[in-house]
Amino acid sequence: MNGICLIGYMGSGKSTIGKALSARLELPFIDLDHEIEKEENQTIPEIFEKKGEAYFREAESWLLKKYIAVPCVLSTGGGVIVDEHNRKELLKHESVIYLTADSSILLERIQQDTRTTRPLAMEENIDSFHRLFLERADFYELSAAYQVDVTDKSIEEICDEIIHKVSS
Ligand SMILES: Nc1ncnc2c1ncn2[C@@H]1O[C@H](COP(=O)(O)OP(=O)(O)O)[C@@H](O)[C@H]1O
Ligand SMILES: O=C(O)C1=C[C@@H](OP(=O)(O)O)[C@@H](O)[C@H](O)C1
Ligand SMILES: [Mg+2]
Repeated sequence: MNGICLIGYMGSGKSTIGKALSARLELPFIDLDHEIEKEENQTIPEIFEKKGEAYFREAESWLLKKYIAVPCVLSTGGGVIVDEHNRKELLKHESVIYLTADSSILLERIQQDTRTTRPLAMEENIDSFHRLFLERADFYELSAAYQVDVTDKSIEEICDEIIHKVSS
């Protein structure tokens, strides 16, 4: 197994499922957002605020290149597919999984998630949250080998489905 890379919109469960999947598959778990926070010694909202989104995107691209070929479960941030070079990197990977759900469901999950603050999903950005979802949808599809709908499924069920897809 060369590893699995998870992509999808904010709230689709990339970080949660990535962690569970890594335990199931006995592969290291790497969450790109956490790697950026460690590199910068700042949280993502702090990086957005102090250095700007463009700086965050550069760090994200650099770390994607670093980890894409590592045998691990790699959870990306929702915006990784916006950059064309990043999409090319993702296409080199044989097991990129796109976690899908309607943006209204994802918004609900994010609003209940007290652990992570997402600068692009703050109360004042709700309209752009749905617009961004539509803008990005094709890029997720184009970048992934498989899609898994995460609506009304437990983490275990989603892990089962991913493992089944990449093994068959
Ligand atoms: N299948 C699921 N069903 C219900 N809640 C979920 C599911 N997957 C993730 N969540 C919850 O949704 C929120 C966002 O999950 P997270 O893994 O941080 O998503 P992402 O990394 O894609 O932004 C968290 O509070 C998490 O517990
Ligand atoms: O979609 C995006 O542009 C972002 C998604 C976030 O990750 P999650 O998708 O894990 O929430 C994080 O990388 C940052 O807040 C930007
Ligand atoms: Mg995440």
